[in-house]
Amino acid sequence: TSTMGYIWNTLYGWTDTGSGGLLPPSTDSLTQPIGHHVAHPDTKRRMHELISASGLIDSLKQIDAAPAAEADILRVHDQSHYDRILAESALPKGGDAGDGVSPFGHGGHRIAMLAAGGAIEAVRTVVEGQVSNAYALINPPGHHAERSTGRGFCTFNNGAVAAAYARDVLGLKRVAIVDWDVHHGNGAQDIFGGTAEVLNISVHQDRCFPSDSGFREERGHGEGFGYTLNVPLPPGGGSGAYEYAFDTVVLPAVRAYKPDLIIVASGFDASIMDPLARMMMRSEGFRSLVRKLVDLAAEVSQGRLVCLQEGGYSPIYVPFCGLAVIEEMAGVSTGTQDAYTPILGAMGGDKLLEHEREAIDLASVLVSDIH
Ligand SMILES: Cc1nn(C)c(C)c1/N=N/c1ccc(/C=C/C(=O)NO)cc1
Ligand SMILES: [Zn+2]
Repeated sequence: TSTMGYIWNTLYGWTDTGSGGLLPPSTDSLTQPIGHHVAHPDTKRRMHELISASGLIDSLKQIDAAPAAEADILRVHDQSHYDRILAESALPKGGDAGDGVSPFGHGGHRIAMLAAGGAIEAVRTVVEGQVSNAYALINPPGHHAERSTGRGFCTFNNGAVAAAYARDVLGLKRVAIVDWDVHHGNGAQDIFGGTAEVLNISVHQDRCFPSDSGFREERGHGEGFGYTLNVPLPPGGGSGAYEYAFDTVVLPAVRAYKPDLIIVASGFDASIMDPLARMMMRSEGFRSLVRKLVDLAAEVSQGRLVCLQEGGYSPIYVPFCGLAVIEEMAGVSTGTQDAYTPILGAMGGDKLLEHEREAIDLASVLVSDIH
């Protein structure tokens, strides 16, 4: 078995998220400026530092990200979206991804191209067999970015760019996107909703963000009907709910689809310490989810599994969630214990509750339309 690939670039830690906490500073609404925006890059830089300090990085094959080309972006985004990002990136104070609450600084276009390029590199090295699987710790994230606009801190849809590259350049026929970020993967749904060549599965806290999408009834359209699969979960779910959703919906759906590649939109904002959602996952819960996907990839996609970093806003806890996932993918144990487990484990979330089981059982019937 060959080595696992890992992508990080210093510039991923230099994104400029402005001086707001979530909303921009304003003396009208009295939203004070603050040092760290919820999406401040320090959270992901700290994850990289834990991968390094734990020694895990010595077991990984570091892959250099090259910036994506404009053509790579235009496979999934409109020219107008690309051109606007490029133009606003040249402004002294940068611009916004598209929803007015996703600021980026001067030169942000360059980092966003490097994030999309990192996703492409990870997919290319896995498909070419240079590495067994890969984790791309990229930033800014991508899974909320739609064909014609950025959203929710996402500029270009890194996962969609990588899936389209795998299909159009590497010649793969079927790509499955499994989005375990706590927020709805609306971007891939918007971009690939009309095709069966991408199976897009999102497990997320019901109506958290975007608050008006991610419902079970959203199933794709035309040839793509049935190949968008949404599993909204009630707030408060932990490993009990997530593992049941994976065992009874996600894994059967991917098994039925038999993809050539599995791409994971890997956000850690379902964690119990995250400020932007209300789920209760801990690092060992994420470890268990990726274990399931590593085993499933070995069964259906020749082991081809690529995780792309999405959300995750606890600078304290995201590093431990990321370490657990990458250890599990690499098949390496650094012996690093998640020091927060004793404290966080006492707060609950491990047991599947009846209302969670009911919500998930409503989604499992959707698998029958996947062939
Ligand atoms: C809309 C809107 N309107 N306003 C005023 C605000 C401040 C709005 N955005 N809130 C947000 C934006 C992004 C997220 C999560 C992103 C993520 O991690 N995805 O994976 C959550 C809430
Ligand atoms: Zn998220």
